[in-house]
Amino acid sequence: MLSVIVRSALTKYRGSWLPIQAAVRAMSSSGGPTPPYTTLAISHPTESVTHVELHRPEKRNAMNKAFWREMVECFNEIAEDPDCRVVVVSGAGKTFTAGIDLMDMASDVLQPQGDDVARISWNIRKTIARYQETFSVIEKCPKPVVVAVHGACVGGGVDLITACDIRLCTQDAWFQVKEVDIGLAADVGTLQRLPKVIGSRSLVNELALTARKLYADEAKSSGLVSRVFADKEALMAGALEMAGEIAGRSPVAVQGTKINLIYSRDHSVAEGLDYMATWNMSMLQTQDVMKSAQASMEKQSPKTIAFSKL
Ligand SMILES: CC/C=C\C=C\CC(=O)SCCNC(=O)CCNC(=O)[C@H](O)C(C)(C)COP(=O)(O)OP(=O)(O)OC[C@H]1O[C@@H](n2cnc3c(N)ncnc32)[C@H](O)[C@@H]1OP(=O)(O)O
Repeated sequence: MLSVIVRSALTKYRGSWLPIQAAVRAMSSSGGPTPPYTTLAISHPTESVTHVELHRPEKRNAMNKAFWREMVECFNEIAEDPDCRVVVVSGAGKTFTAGIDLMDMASDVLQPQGDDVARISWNIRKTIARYQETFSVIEKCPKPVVVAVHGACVGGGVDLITACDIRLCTQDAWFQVKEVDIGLAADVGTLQRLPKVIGSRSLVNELALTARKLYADEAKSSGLVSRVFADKEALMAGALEMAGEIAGRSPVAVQGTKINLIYSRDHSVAEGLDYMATWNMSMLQTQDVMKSAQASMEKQSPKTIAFSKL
């Protein structure tokens, strides 16, 4: 099975395998986190693609307080960056992420400040809302986000990936909605987004209520991920190839597609259609439509078109 996956990845990418390999090497963050970040390494492996790597490998990319803050800063910056059209998120080291940093969460979540129950509760609520924003920024970012998971993706990791637009993983990946095991109901996105990602409500309930591990093959068959790769190198090459496909298309079309897909997920068909009509009454006026249609008539890839920055 593995060799089939590797062969198909190599066959598919044969034309561009060498440049992609070089770009994958460029994605590796041997230099550590990128200042001012202390938990994230940011790179630009190919044109218009931003790579965000969770970078605390010695702690299995456990999400400490700095991480919860830095993701918001990072994605707010990416949202405004006209040179970025698509984002790839991955994890450094042995595994994608071990979820919340259990050593670091105590002060924020378990020892809340406040003079009485009302004030303590008020502060806890604010903290939870702040943590939720760490992954909601991914969804609010108009640039599509491809997440590449290898090894463990635990607790907060599932919250993170369900806010991404495309999920890919390695054959050795596993996913765990771990929160009930540590005595809490997941509160930063999994319970809200996972049911919209996986078709089976029963499977969602099972995973969230039992904290059992979901391995790559079942992640694929259930729809949590759309592709499984043999190993991390093939995964990163696949993620980069996909990011390149997206980045090569009109940013007006791509970002409008992301925003409308998310809007439609959360609204009725009638509301979604209405929003779409309002959206495209201005966006259809872009020069990108004419340029893309012309390239299509000439049997040219949209990747040959120089689109204006957005
Ligand atoms: C408001 C609330 C918001 C969010 C809430 C989110 C909830 C969650 O995320 S629940 C999930 C919590 N996470 C876990 O329970 C996972 C714990 N870790 C593991 O199970 C394993 O580490 C592993 C991920 C399966 C990886 O195993 P392995 O490769 O064997 O590494 P280890 O030797 O276990 O760990 C290496 C190193 O990392 C430290 N570490 C691992 N996980 C965490 C963590 N979650 N928090 C803090 N530190 C972690 C571990 O202690 C080791 O450190 P050393 O200094 O080397 O001892």
